[in-house]
Amino acid sequence: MKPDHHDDGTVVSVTDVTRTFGDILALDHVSLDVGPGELVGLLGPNGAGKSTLLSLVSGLRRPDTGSVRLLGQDPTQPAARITLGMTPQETGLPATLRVGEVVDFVGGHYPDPVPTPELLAQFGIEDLARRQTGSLSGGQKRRLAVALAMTGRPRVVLLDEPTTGLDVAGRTALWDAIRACHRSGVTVLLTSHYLEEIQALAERVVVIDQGRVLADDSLEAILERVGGTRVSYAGPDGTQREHVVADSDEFVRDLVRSGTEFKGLEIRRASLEEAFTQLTEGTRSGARPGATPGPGAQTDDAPQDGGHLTEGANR
Ligand SMILES: Nc1ncnc2c1ncn2[C@@H]1O[C@H](COP(=O)(O)OP(=O)(O)OP(=O)(O)O)[C@@H](O)[C@H]1O
Repeated sequence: MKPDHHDDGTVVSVTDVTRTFGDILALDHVSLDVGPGELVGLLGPNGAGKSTLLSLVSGLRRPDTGSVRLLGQDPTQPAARITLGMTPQETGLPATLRVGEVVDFVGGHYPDPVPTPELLAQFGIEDLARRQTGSLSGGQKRRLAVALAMTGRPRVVLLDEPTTGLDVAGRTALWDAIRACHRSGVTVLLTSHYLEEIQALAERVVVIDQGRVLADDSLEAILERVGGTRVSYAGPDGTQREHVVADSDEFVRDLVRSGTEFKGLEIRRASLEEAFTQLTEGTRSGARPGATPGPGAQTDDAPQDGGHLTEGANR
């Protein structure tokens, strides 16, 4: 499939959009342009405004102020929405219909749907074709829901937390399917609470918090904002030390020259979790961008958990 080329080449265009729900300001002057074939990850804590943004792009809701265009058109219009595939956070599947029947039914709404066996194979659920959707596991339902977004050969796909609830194998399989879709030229906008997912898939990361865009940049640039490389080792007394340094080569040379005993030297760059925490909470002590402490100095340990966003970590 060829990438889309519209008036100005923009596939999704959100300009100065504000959206409220009663007293809640869900989106606060948000602007975001997504070009053809981009894979953009929307990252933000619970209630940040990610789903609201996707609902505006998909034409399910309208902004209070500002404008939203999908391939140059009003997304509330059917002509624009035929180009779109979407997997919302929660999908209701008719429990008594078989998997194959649901795919056939959804495909029936599009002029050139992907043949059902082909689509199911793409998502590794071909064995489930004759199962009633009510009998599927949560992970199987999730895979089917994402597959359904691809039925109509969309040019733009919106995925709201596509792999939540999936086991590792299910998640990896879905990542492969999303990558394949992206390689074929489809523009993908996805939200996730899994930082590793954004880091694995997205080329561009948009960080949203409290309805505002805090950062919008390439994954590399976002990681560079945190700056520095993490060098860790066990010191002479066996305690683990971690340093955030601008130049790890120079740091290691100094460490060797200083005669300090060390074991298990590890060098790694900043993680997206560190970048995210810094963006949403401000610079933490011990994680100063570009800081170059000497080998004797010790900084705070970096977060060690699996990179899953929790509300507590960000608020
Ligand atoms: N239909 C609605 N009625 C009232 N408030 C809403 C509605 N939809 C969203 N909100 C509020 O708008 C804000 C943004 O919600 P949104 O669902 O867009 O966040 P999110 O970033 O997708 O969060 P999560 O990661 O938890 O899915 C929240 O404060 C939410 O409670």
